[in-house]
Amino acid sequence: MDIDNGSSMPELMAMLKRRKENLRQGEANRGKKIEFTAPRAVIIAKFQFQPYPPSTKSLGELKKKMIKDLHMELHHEGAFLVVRSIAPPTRLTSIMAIVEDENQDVVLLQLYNQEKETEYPADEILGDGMVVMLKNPYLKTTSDGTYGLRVDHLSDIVCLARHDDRVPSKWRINLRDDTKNALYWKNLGNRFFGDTQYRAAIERYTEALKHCPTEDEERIIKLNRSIAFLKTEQFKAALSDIESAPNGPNLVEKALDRKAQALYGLGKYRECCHVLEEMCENFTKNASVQQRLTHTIKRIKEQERGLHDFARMQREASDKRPPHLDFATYIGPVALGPSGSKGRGLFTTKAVKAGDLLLCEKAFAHAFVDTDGIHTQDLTVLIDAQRDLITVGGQAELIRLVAQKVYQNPSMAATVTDLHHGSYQPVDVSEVDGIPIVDTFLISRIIALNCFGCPLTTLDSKTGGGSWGGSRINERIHHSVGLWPMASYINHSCDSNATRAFIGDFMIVRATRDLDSGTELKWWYYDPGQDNKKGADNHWGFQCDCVICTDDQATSPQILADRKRLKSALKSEGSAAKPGKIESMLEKMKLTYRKPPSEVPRLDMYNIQVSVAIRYLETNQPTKAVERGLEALSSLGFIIEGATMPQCGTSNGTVLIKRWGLDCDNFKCWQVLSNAYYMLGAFGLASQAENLGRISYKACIGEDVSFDVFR
Ligand SMILES: C[S@@+](CC[C@H](N)C(=O)[O-])C[C@H]1O[C@@H](n2cnc3c(N)ncnc32)[C@H](O)[C@@H]1O
Repeated sequence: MDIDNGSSMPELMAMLKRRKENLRQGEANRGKKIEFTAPRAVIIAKFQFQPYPPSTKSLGELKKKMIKDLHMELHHEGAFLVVRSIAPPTRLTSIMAIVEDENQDVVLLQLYNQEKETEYPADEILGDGMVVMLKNPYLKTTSDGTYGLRVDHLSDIVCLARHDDRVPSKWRINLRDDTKNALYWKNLGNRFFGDTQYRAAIERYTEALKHCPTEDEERIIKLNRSIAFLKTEQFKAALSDIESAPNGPNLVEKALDRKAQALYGLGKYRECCHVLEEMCENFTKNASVQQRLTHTIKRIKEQERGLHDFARMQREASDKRPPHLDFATYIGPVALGPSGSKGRGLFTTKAVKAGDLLLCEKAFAHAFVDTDGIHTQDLTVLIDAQRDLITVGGQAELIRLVAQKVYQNPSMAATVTDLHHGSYQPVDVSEVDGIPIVDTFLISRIIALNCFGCPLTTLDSKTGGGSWGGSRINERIHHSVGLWPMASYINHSCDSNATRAFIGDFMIVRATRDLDSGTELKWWYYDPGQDNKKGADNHWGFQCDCVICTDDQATSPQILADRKRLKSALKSEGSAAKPGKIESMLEKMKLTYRKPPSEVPRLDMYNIQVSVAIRYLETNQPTKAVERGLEALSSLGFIIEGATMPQCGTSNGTVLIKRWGLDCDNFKCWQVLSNAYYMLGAFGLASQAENLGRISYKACIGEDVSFDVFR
């Protein structure tokens, strides 16, 4: 939703075409035996490939193969390879190294979706001399006519310590006697930890635990490993180490401290508070604990009551890069439920008012692309030749982030894998040999169907330049992307009743109408004005059946074409056109609708009517500005009473919204109305219009603390 699909760049469309052709050619190689013509040198390769499932078999069930046994373009299911890296690895979009098997046959190996160099250096994963086992090895033709091994699924590669029994004897090193103890490995782990190589440290601590530590050693190793887990955000693993470490009086405070950190990371703020309180009671010297307690109590208020300090969130999002914020997720009065042919949907669990907060959700993963100062051609392009899809921006990075998070935190896997994945058939095994199975292609499909493009903040994207008129280039297309699992259960309808806004990696969902309990939430996946998205061939494969789309279908193509023609004529008239001319064109456009806007909203008319209202306001014609402003809102389906100006005198009655209409940044229209009423001396109406504008602003921007600044 709201991602850049590259359709405005002809060079990307041409690239998609070329990729599809390459894919077809690659298929022609399927099953061919390879000829060993490749040199023992680094081969930089580009690949085309089809999705394939991860291995779900235990290593014990797999049969060993050698490189020469492999066939091109086949996934050798039920087989494994053991290879050794024979040159320093290189990192581009994948980690690449030249590997050999025991026959000294040599091939390029590419590992995708691995951690970033800063998190886990390529040298620690596939450094010269390191040995790895590849499950279901896959030999792929490359675009330069050579071949290479490719691993997409994190669970299809097993890195072996050099002394591991599974390493072929000719490569295996025997441990020296002085390295066969827990202390040696613990110290090695500490060294890596000191160098901020946390993953490498975790592996050494894990090795230490295999070397029969004493109870004291075990406690220290587990507590050390728990901090490394905290650093790599594996909070569940950290908690498990702390809770399973043998008790020891000297380490109680440290253990409690780490336990509190792990619980905080897991979002278990109440439990975290209890631990911090225990620390306050027993270790009063620790001054920072009281501060942490205050901090955690704020999280509880956010998590349980949605009481976020939005001003602070806005400040932090504008200062922090990436804008990943430390606030709690609030799941408001909503619950998952069945939504007929649409699958599952999200429903209100109590009556809510327009503007009410429904969700304030932190992204499961968020790939931030700082577009300030970069050109579109510098952005990552993800091409899916299988499904004719191009995306520009952070989607490739998001796949890597989600795959890594799920791999390192298996307890979180279901949050992602339960999301809608269309017709993709995932494997039904979640773990083998104690290792979580991570299907990268399932994740990629889930992301394609559920991710959201997002601005740094909606405030910035809609009010960029400091005024409401100053929207950025295209405020619905974004290069940063994220996965917000709860929000992604909301289905599409052009006749929406909820809206999303962003502050950093938080999505804020609010009602845009008064809703009864049990109402299904609906919002826009795409701008209903985009004709190319409306049919069943949109990216999600559904045809919207809302009142607007149903009415369009029942309207003759000739009338729809007239409406479209008038719309583009009005657009090309621009802001300099005389309001009278615009008004008469709008009158003609009205005739293209069969039903009143209260039944079928007229999205195509709204923006033009607002701009006419603005023109009247700017030319000191407030009465006309009120008329056009109210007409604009009525085009969105609003039914409003008490807002029209009487023929003479002023009105200060009560404005009653009998029915809320669609949300289209309506706060701009309410602002025009408020100013116009003010000019007419209808101060009561002016202040009511301003209050209604505040509600609309809150729904649109996510908060109203910034309302007074931009008003
Ligand atoms: C992001 S998911 C929404 C949650 C999904 N309904 C589920 O069951 O998990 C998007 C998918 O929901 C379904 N969907 C959403 N809006 C729809 C609509 N208006 N009509 C039909 N299907 C819809 C489509 O299958 C779409 O690919």
